[in-house]
Amino acid sequence: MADTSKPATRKAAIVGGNRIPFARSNTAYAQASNQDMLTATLDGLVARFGLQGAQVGEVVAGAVLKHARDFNLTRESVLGSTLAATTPAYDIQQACGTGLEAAVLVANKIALGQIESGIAGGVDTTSDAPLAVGDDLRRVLISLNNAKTMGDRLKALAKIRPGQLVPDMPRNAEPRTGLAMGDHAAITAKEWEIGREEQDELAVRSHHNMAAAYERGFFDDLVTPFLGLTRDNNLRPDSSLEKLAKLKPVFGKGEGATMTAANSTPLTDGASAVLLASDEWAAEKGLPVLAHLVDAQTAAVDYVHGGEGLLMAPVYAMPVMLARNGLTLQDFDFYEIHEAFASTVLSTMKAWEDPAFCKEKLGLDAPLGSIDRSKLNVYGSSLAAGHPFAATGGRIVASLAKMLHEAGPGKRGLISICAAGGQGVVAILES
Ligand SMILES: CC(=O)CC(=O)SCCNC(=O)CCNC(=O)[C@H](O)C(C)(C)COP(=O)(O)OP(=O)(O)OC[C@H]1O[C@@H](n2cnc3c(N)ncnc32)[C@H](O)[C@@H]1OP(=O)(O)O
Repeated sequence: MADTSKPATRKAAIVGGNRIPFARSNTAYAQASNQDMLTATLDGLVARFGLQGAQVGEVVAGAVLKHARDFNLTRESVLGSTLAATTPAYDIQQACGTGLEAAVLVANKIALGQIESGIAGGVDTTSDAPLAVGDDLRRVLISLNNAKTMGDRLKALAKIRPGQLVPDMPRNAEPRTGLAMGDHAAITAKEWEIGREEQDELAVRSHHNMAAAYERGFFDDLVTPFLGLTRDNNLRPDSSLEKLAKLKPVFGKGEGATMTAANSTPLTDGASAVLLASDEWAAEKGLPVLAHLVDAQTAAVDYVHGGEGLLMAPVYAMPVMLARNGLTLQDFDFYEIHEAFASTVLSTMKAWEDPAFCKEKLGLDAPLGSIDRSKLNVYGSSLAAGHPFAATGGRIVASLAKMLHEAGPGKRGLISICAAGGQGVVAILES
């Protein structure tokens, strides 16, 4: 039998995190760019840990929606920040998995001894979304730019047709199916018979949990005010089942549609960053170690031909990671399952509980089983905070690391993040 156990390496420490409050699209950050938000977030992190002018091993971050001018958004943000200009930095992109995948990449480099410290992050804006022109107009504009004579320029200009002037707006949809993420999630919700009320309950709990965490000051050293916001402006402490029940479905329309604006994440602007390091580096600098990033796993599903739900890849990643670490799904003190949609969290958990699915699709003799719901998203998640795609992973890693630290040594937390393109990332943190 193949040895699936994990080879021993040092574990990367999570020193702490920072994010700006998240803002619903076209509100507080309507005039801010990805670079503005990521730079401010890095500066907040640098200030929190006294790293002004310092160089960390690497900064790895990304955005799902990016202007062409931001070809290395992370490096530009570092150059605009108070970090040393000699700090290497680069972009990665794995849709909503970006922030967590960036943390895994930095942690792995620390584990291998290639760097001693690093920052992982993510940022996104749908307010300042990159608009593109269509293929025909773009080719005309390129030939116009290359034209050497007035005659060539006029010839190029004559090729422009009024219909070509309509911009290509980025769509929150899968290119291979044309369906919105929400419509994909609605298909999965129907398949797993996820009801409206359980989705609304999960959404209300997310708002209440996050509001309570803000009240007790949990986010005081995780969130830095930005452009007049001190808290995520999607957060509605007054959310109730009665109010949510009144909302009309927005995805998977028609009879039996259950997904609304409240049990789906809103389009959101924001950024997050996490400082990781070797234990030695943290000790040398007198910095805390909140938790360690122990392991992670990425999976992909064939949602195009394979009949699996677009956002179900974490379901597949989980047993691989658990087996490698000799753990069961029940061996955790906290669970952070990204609330892209309430129905996605519920479908994910239902799949892990289902004996037939776990046998046929995951090849397991027994189902992974249930999660203790009182340990799930205990300080709220994306339905309350909002979901600036690439920034969500950093929000979760930093919050979970702090939760584990507060709970004391020897505690374990599990992260599960679904991503567009049929992918998903899961990770284990330990205090
Ligand atoms: C990307 C990846 O890789 C993986 C993933 O994470 S997939 C997830 C990606 N994200 C998405 O797909 C975003 C999906 N969200 C959207 O497209 C839009 O937010 C949406 C279509 C769901 C809603 O858009 P909208 O209609 O403009 O929402 P909005 O106007 O704010 O809200 C509608 C109503 O619900 C109400 N509402 C929302 N939340 C509420 C709450 N908690 N309590 C009470 N009312 C609430 C609003 O007040 C509003 O009421 P009125 O019409 O009376 O003003």
